Amino acid sequence: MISIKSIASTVAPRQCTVMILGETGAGKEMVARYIHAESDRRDAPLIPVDCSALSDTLFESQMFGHVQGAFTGAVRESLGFVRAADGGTLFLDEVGELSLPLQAKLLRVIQERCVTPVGDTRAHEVDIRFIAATHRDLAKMVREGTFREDLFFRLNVVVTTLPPLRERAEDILPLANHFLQKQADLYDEPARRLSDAAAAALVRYSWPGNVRELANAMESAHVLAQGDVIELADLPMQLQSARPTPAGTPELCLSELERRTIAEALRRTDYCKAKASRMLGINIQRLNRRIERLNISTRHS
Ligand SMILES: Nc1ncnc2c1ncn2[C@@H]1O[C@H](COP(=O)(O)OP(=O)(O)OP(=O)(O)O)[C@@H](O)[C@H]1O
Repeated sequence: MISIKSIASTVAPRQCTVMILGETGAGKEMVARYIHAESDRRDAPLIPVDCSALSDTLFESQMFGHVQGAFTGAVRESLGFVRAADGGTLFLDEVGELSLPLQAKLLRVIQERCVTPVGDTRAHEVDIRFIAATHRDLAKMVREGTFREDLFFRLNVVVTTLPPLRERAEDILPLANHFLQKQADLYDEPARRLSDAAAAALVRYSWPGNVRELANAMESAHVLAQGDVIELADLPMQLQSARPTPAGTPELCLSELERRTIAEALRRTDYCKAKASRMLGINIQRLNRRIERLNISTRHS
């Protein structure tokens, strides 16, 4: 985490586009917010855009805005994400989920730095810093023809990779204590302490939902603990039965890691998608899209 922080501090004052790679829940948006807060754009907004939720038909209005009366339902003018981020930062989350036609439209904004709202005749100039994030292997997508090479090079200027939590075991307990302190502050109660057995279980577990799953687990443990100490039995079930990850696991590409993570979450929740999506810290629609894209089995085999 320290090296990520120092990269983020180094790039923050620059105007360059940053690409943040990492699994779901690893903290990509948090890094983007840190870069924005450390930059001289901090007084303007950071606008996050979930690219996986942008539709082909509404893209222009969602991103570039529209004038009043531009189409049925356009009862008032809308700025759109790009103009809302003027002077600040546009955070393109899950940029690998954009369809090819939408990639072309995004590329034009990045190159020309101006947008024409739907129903408007004038182009509006914008001053924006772009930060993008994805859990996908964009270089592979370029080779496969599903991601535009020109957009890839525009976005892939400074690349920083956020390792999954299981690969930075030294961060687990400090983060767990940080989340326990947050719960204590929220309820104005003393911070609970982890028993040795509970702490060992946290370190042993593979954290498929990364930091988001850890935050949720600490929230639940804070509520369930009977006294000041969090015992093993106060932790979510999947943590109580965690076994160490086998040593010497070969390096995997992000999409393969993601496929395994989702398959494991489904298996642990007895293939209940609602529970698995909670475990992973994503909504069920996003889980369904990923299951479909990665061709993951959703039944007991
Ligand atoms: N180093 C950290 N310290 C404290 N909280 C963290 C840290 N990293 C992540 N978090 C918290 O974990 C949660 C998930 O982080 P974030 O939303 O940044 O992940 P993400 O990689 O963008 O996830 P997704 O790919 O699903 O959008 C957030 O609540 C965030 O505040």
